Amino acid sequence: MGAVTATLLDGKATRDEIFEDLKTRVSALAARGVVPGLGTVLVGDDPASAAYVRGKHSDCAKVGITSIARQLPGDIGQAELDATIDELNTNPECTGYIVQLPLPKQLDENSALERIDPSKDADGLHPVNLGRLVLGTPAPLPCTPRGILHLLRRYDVPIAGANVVVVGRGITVGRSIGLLFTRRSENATVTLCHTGTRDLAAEVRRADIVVAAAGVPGLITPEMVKPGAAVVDVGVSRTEDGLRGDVAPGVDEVAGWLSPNPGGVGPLTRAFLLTNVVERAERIAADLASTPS
Ligand SMILES: Nc1nc2c(c(=O)[nH]1)N[C@@H](CN(C=O)c1ccc(C(=O)N[C@@H](CCC(=O)O)C(=O)O)cc1)CN2
Repeated sequence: MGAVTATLLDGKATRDEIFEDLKTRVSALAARGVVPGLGTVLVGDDPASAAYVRGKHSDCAKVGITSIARQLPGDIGQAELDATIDELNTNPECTGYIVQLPLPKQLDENSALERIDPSKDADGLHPVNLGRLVLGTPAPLPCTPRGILHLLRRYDVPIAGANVVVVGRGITVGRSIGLLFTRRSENATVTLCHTGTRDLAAEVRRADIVVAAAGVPGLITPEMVKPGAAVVDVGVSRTEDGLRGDVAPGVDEVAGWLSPNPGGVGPLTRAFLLTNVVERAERIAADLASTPS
């Protein structure tokens, strides 16, 4: 084994910094009579999804956000899911909410995401909000991409002018992160790779920043990484050996920075979910203050 060269990007420490800031902002909101509330819709009993949702509510308790949990059986039809979404759309205690993904196969994920009131879309995955991201107008940003950018900035990874290679075209990361990296404020150049990419190794090798979000254990090997590059491991798979990321062992001996998995981007996904909820509550408080009584 060679020596580790990479600086590890510590997602938990960075999350704790964000939580400290959120606690202060939630207290300031309370003084103005506004209490942020996060809703979650969990369908079925997938243990991983249930654990992620529990984690979101335990984060809420840490920063003073109200939790509104909706749990539905795994065999429901679209109409029952729609009814729960409609209820949260009109629930005044719910400032923002998410539908936990993936949904059971009989349900239409895109239709569920579209039904969410865009102003309550805490995941930033509603088509209106993704469209606003394309237009460059303010919108809640998707949580994992926002977390990745925050983590890279926090550790001074150069982004402007960087060649970024994203591996994976899923809705929560791959498809939206290019929109963030190519904003004028970031100015990176992005290549989005997927299962149809002809020579993945060649694409990854020329990247200054690699975002691995394919959900294929050990996909990114040390030989594929340019020495000194930043590698962000987002994908997660449950294997017989436990949780495995998309990045193979040994990459930390080639990379300049490594966001590990676990302990990298995951905690920030949760932190930016709460940030989106608090930001919505701050907009509500500002609207109340500017409305004549
Ligand atoms: N509606 C959504 N569904 C899903 C999202 C999402 O952002 N919105 N992302 C993932 C799951 N997810 C949040 O929902 C999530 C996954 C992982 C983590 C995390 O903190 N992981 C830890 C490790 C946890 C473990 O040991 O199991 C880490 O990386 O350190 C947070 C959130 C799919 N669905």
